[in-house]
Amino acid sequence: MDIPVQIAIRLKPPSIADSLQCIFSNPRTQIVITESGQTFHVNRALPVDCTQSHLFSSFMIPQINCFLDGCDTSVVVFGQPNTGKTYTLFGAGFECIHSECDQGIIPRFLTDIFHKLSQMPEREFILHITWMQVVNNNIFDVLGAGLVRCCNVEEAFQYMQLGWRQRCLGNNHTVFTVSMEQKWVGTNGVLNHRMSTASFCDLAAYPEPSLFALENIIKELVAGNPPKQINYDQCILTAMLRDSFGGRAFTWVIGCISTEPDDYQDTLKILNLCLCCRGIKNFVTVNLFADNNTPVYSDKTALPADNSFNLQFATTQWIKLVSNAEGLFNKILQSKSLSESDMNQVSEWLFLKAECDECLNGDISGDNKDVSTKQGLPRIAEDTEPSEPSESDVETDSEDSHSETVFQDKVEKYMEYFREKNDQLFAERCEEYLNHIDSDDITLSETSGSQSLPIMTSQSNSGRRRTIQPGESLSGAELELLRKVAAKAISPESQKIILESHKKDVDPEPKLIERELLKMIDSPKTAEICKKYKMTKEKYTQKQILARKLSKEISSSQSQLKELINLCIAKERLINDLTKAVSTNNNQSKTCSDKFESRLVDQDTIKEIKRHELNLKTYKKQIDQIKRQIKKDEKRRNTLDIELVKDKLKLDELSETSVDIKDKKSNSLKHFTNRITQLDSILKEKTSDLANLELSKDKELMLRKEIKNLRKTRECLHEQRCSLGHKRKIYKSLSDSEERKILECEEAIEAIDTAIEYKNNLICGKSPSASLSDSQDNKDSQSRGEQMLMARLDKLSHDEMKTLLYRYFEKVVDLRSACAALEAGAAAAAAEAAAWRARAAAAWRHAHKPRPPTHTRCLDTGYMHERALSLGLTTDSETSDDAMRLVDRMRQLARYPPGPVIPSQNLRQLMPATNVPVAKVTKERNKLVIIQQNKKN
Ligand SMILES: Nc1ncnc2c1ncn2[C@@H]1O[C@H](COP(=O)(O)OP(=O)(O)OP(=O)(O)O)[C@@H](O)[C@H]1O
Repeated sequence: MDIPVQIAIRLKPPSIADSLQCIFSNPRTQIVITESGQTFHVNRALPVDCTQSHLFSSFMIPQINCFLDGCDTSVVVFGQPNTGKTYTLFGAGFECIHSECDQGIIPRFLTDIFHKLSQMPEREFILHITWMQVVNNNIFDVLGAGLVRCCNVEEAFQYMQLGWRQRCLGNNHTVFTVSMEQKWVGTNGVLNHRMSTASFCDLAAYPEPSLFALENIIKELVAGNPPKQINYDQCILTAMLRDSFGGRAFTWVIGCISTEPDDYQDTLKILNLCLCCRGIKNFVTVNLFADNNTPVYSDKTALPADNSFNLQFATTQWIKLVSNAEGLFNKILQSKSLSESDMNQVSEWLFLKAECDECLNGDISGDNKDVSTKQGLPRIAEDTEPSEPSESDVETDSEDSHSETVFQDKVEKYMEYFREKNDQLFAERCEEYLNHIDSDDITLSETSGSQSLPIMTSQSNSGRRRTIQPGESLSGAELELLRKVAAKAISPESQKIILESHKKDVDPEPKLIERELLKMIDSPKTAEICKKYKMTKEKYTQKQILARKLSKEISSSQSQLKELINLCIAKERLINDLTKAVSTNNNQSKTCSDKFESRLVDQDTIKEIKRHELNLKTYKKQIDQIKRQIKKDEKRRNTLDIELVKDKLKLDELSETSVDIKDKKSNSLKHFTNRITQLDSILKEKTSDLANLELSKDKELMLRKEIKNLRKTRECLHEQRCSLGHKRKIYKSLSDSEERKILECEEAIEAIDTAIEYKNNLICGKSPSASLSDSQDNKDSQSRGEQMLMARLDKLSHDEMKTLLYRYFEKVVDLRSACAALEAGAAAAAAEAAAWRARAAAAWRHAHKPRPPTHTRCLDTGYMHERALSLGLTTDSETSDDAMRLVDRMRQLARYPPGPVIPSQNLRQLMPATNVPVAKVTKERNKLVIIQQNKKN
């Protein structure tokens, strides 16, 4: 039978708790996941905290059963250094300081084998162990004695302890073998003689030639090269592992891997190598000796005398069961409710049964005759109706009835024993089957379950043993188990999902979850439980009916009994009366005729009495029988009652289990639905976030581009402004249009700065309105008119806004140029005022100079001339026009009497102003604000 090599992955627990892990396992989905999200589907993805006992029970039980059935098994451990390869196979050590919990696969395997063998006393066995190490392609016998025989587990442990001390440490390969020869006679009287080998290999961690050779062989096998064409003899290791890869062993490969991020690359290599092994199929066979299957006893008379009765009885019951099954199978075949393969199997069963019948018919009839003559085995009747005993029965002696009772009791005892055994066996089989479904999640391939396995014989190389395909001498359960293992570990659909997801590089988990859900909904376990429940329920109802029938029968028997007892009492009374009457008659008859008469009467009475006594005896016998029947019925009723209680409990349990499963299913469905909804909402959120992010990124890019453009424009404007400023500096003045251009540039630069600030705020996520006038504070301080204006502006279209802005811009520039002209005018006025103030001061000084006497004042031209000269002197800096105007003015003053004296307050007005008004011109939105700064309060 082709069985693929099975893969288990064990993660070495991180040396520091909670440290980073580069690889994880999911024991539920049997998936190993790397940190990069790569998934590997294996047969057993063991958890990081997997104990030795969990590891053993998770896949070694089928191996042990196979080994006991006579198949070869193998466990090969790959792994990086220090990842627990030796720990997995052997444990922490064999000294007493080491706990039993740490025991590895080999000690556990040996313990289990010896334990199982102790429960099969009919089996004779010889068990040997060997412990070899391959060091640099040289073989080293650790125990130093080749094959070492172990009769019990203690001996085996002593050798293991010895080997543990003597083994070589370092980078080498270790191969530990357990070989066992078994012999036992089956219940069919046929000899079973088998040989099996279990090998356990701890491979070297560091790559070396033997390991490379093994890798190459694995690759060749995976590529489809037949094992016959592969050179296993290239090195000792490959020769030793011939049966493990491409051979006849049922092999498990265990990958011990490190979870440390530093070992990630090595971990991936080991994982890939292990997965590679998954493609190898081994041809697992049962190893039989030549004398296997030979009948040890066939003559039934040769059997011990004590068993003959039991066997006869069991055979009859067995025949009944088989014919019952035959009827059922025929019904099933007619209903066509099974799949084609199952139908074939049923047909095959019926065919084999017919063949058996043909062979047995003659013998059985002969045997039965013999039996009936030799043993006088009575027909086994399950229910005996109480019958009116005939006169002849009454005649039969009481010993007969006694022996009959003893016989019936014996039959009952055997019946009960048989029923118990049968129920027990049935329950065990059911449990075994359910456990298989439960514990072993290996999926059955569609065809494997139904194939009838052909018997194939082949001579092994050594000629020591011949091998046959399992099926000839294996039980149904065993065959089922092997078929399960032979089937692919991953169902084709799962493989497809994983392959597709690998191709697309997507996470297969959602799909797998979906599949798991569907699988869970159609779980065979639930169907099995329902079937079991139905069957038990049917049985329960039948038993209830039977119990009711029995109760009725008991009560009718009891009333019959009462009647009979009454009859007996009446008869006894009658007999007494009659006896009394006879004796009184005898006493009272005195005459001869009286005596004759009374004798005649007596004779009649005595006859009557005898008849009544006979009747009484019959009644008593009947009473006995009825009592027995009642006792029997009561016993049966009690058994039925107990069975009913048991069945009720079973039914409750089953309904609870199904409710449990239903609950679990609905819970997991709920859980999955919630998870899916949650994931969906997260996905939506993420998508919208992403979209927003992309949008905002686009927006940001656009804004940045705009800012860049604005900056460029600003630079141009600035250059223009600078060149015009330069020109003004050189030529002292500019044309009006140039002056206007400067203002335009300045205004545009200012507007651009505001725009840049606005866009920057947008990029930084600040509210751009903060820089705008429509902020809340501004709104509060706005007058109603302004608010109305803003509302109106809000309603403007883009073009209208543009036009408005341009106009505003023009206006601002106009205002600024007007403002500049005003400022220039004001400056000129201020200069003129200063000049006039200086002149006035000079005039005032002159007026306060001491004057000459009055007579000389009138026509003293010399004096006038001198004044004029002095005045003229003071006006050196004046223009000639001004001087002439002043001279004229002096002449007028000299010709006419002196004018009124200028009041000092008026003169003070002419004094230079100490508080010259200083104005500040600012621009506020579309207004020019002129504020006098030194205004008196
Ligand atoms: N799963 C585990 N649980 C507890 N301890 C472990 C586990 N795996 C390994 N160890 C411990 O780690 C140490 C190294 O393990 P072991 O010697 O089995 O590794 P190895 O792979 O065989 O090393 P090498 O490649 O050197 O032969 C041992 O002390 C062992 O007890």
